[in-house]
Amino acid sequence: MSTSQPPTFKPFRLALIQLGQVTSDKKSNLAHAREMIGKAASGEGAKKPDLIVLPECFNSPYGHVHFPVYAETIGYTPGQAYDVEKSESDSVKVLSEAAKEAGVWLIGGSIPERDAADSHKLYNTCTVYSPKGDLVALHRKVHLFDIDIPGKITFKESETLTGGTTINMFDTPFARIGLGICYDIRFPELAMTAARRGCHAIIYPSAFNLTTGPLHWELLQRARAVDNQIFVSMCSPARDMSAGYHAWGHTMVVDPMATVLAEAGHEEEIIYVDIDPAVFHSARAGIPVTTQRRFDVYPDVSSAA
Ligand SMILES: NC(=O)CCC(=O)C(=O)O
Repeated sequence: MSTSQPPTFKPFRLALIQLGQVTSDKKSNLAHAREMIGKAASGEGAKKPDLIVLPECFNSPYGHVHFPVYAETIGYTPGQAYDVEKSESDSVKVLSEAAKEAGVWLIGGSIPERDAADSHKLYNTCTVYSPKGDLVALHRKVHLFDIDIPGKITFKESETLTGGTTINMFDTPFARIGLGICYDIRFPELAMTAARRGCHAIIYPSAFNLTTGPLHWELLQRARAVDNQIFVSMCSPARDMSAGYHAWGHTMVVDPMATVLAEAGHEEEIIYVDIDPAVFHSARAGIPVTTQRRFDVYPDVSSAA
């Protein structure tokens, strides 16, 4: 499938909110997220960011039993205008207002979503807003987090969630940004396809845990970055040992040479990173794997982007 020409990649400033205080009270989760978006937008005394990111499942506790309780109907159809004021989703309204107030692009983490056409179907969904507050993109987690590591962690999103079926990205005046959610990063095909469709960066609202975080969090981001010669970032919630799920934290940004540009600890924190397109271009010029692929040798992989 071909896509339109991406925008020219220009320098931009990214702010990632490693959000804390995710409680059972959705209203207070939303209020806290909004307050932190305002704080991130101020640049905390430095340059204002262009794009702000929240973590996975920021308006609800993370766990399959919680998804049906917290799910909201969004009713977004790609390519069609969406009237935020008429939205049934409180979270969409709050995120839209926060993006508009702050005058920034906003990747609104993820929330449990109820399908507008089939109320039995729930998704783990990321929404994206322009600085005018328009809802411009939506990604439903494609690969559900179903794992079982005996004695360590068992988690089954598919108990209540359905996987998304599309690869999603959005254009800004400074870059084309691809979207994934957490476990999606384990699937190189999704990142590869997004990169081949012109994404300069892929951003994953995420929530790894204390078992897989130390093993694979950094490795996967560096792998996807170097495979595809793009910027990669995962934004985690802060760790809360009183919650049912213990998030790894360590919100991170990696450049196309697989260099870690920034990493948070595990407390609530905002990290800022200046994204430099020169690194993207020099990685691709110096090690031109993006133009050296041998689709004749691996015909199982389509040569079409
Ligand atoms: N929320 C998630 O998808 C967690 C993914 C995860 O921890 C992993 O190891 O993968």
